[in-house]
Amino acid sequence: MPIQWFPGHMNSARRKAAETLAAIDVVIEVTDARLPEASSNPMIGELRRFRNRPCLKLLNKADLADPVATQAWMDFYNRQPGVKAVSISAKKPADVARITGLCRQLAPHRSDNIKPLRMILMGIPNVGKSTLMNALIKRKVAKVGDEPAVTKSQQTLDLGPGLTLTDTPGLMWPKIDYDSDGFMLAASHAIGRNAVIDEEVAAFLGDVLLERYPALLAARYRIDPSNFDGPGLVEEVGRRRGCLQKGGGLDLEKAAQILLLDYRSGALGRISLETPDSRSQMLAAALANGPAPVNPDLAVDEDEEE
Ligand SMILES: Nc1nc2c(ncn2[C@@H]2O[C@H](COP(=O)(O)OP(=O)(O)OP(=O)(O)O)[C@@H](O)[C@H]2O)c(=O)[nH]1
Repeated sequence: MPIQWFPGHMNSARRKAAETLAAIDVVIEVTDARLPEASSNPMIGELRRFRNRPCLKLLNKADLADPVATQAWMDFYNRQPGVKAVSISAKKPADVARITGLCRQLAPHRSDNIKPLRMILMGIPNVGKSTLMNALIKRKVAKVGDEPAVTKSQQTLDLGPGLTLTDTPGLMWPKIDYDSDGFMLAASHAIGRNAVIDEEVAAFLGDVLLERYPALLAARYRIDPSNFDGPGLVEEVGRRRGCLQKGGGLDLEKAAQILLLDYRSGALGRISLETPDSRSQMLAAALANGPAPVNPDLAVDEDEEE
């Protein structure tokens, strides 16, 4: 099932972001540490390279991610020119307190307190931008929610003498190139439930967990993971948790939601859905299979948006 996401406001957000970046010194890109590439909109990289702006790449929700994978991602990003990557939890004040200092290091010419340092916060929906924004300004200004695309409009705030921060709406790219990215985004809730089918997403998640984190599954559900594939795991979770329909059959939707919630909440443990190695293997396989077929029904007509 290819997962796609085409709300019109994403295209206007992209145009607005391109204009705004002309008057910005540092781009703060927020990603989800559990899936840093799948949750990184390539358009943000293109926009900031076009404007030649440095990037502080925040791997947020690090409290939920596998620390070994997170370290591998930071090593990967910190080799890229103009990028400084750090892992944070937007819910930890000590992590948030480092951010403006890191931005000052990335734009030393704006850090003399004469010209203000202008930062912009960008990222796809649900990665934690509002949580971070609230923590940075230490009072509640942005709505925080666990449904994607809660943030809808751009705002610029003073963070203190010589510091401004512009907040942008969640910027999702118009086409998700790889199915596995769509599944990872759905599993992590960057794509809302109305856009995806929980059972398929949970089966995908199940396959990843069986391959990389079988011990966590064994501990949580008291199962022998070697007996299952992804869909089989969803069924077993349903059996173990008593997910029954009225007629007595298994309620697979409920079972899928239990597995997804256990992953999203961290109840299963600290889990990363991709690593630099798994990403390069996925890209190599995709290249070997040729370009993904284009579905003309899903093309975005920029003139017809909104
Ligand atoms: N565990 C954990 N949860 C986080 C962290 N940061 C944010 N969250 C949660 O992630 C969910 C989404 O956070 P938001 O701050 O609303 O995300 P956003 O990027 O502003 O979302 P949009 O408004 O959709 O663009 C909320 O339930 C937050 O509480 C974090 O570092 N750790």
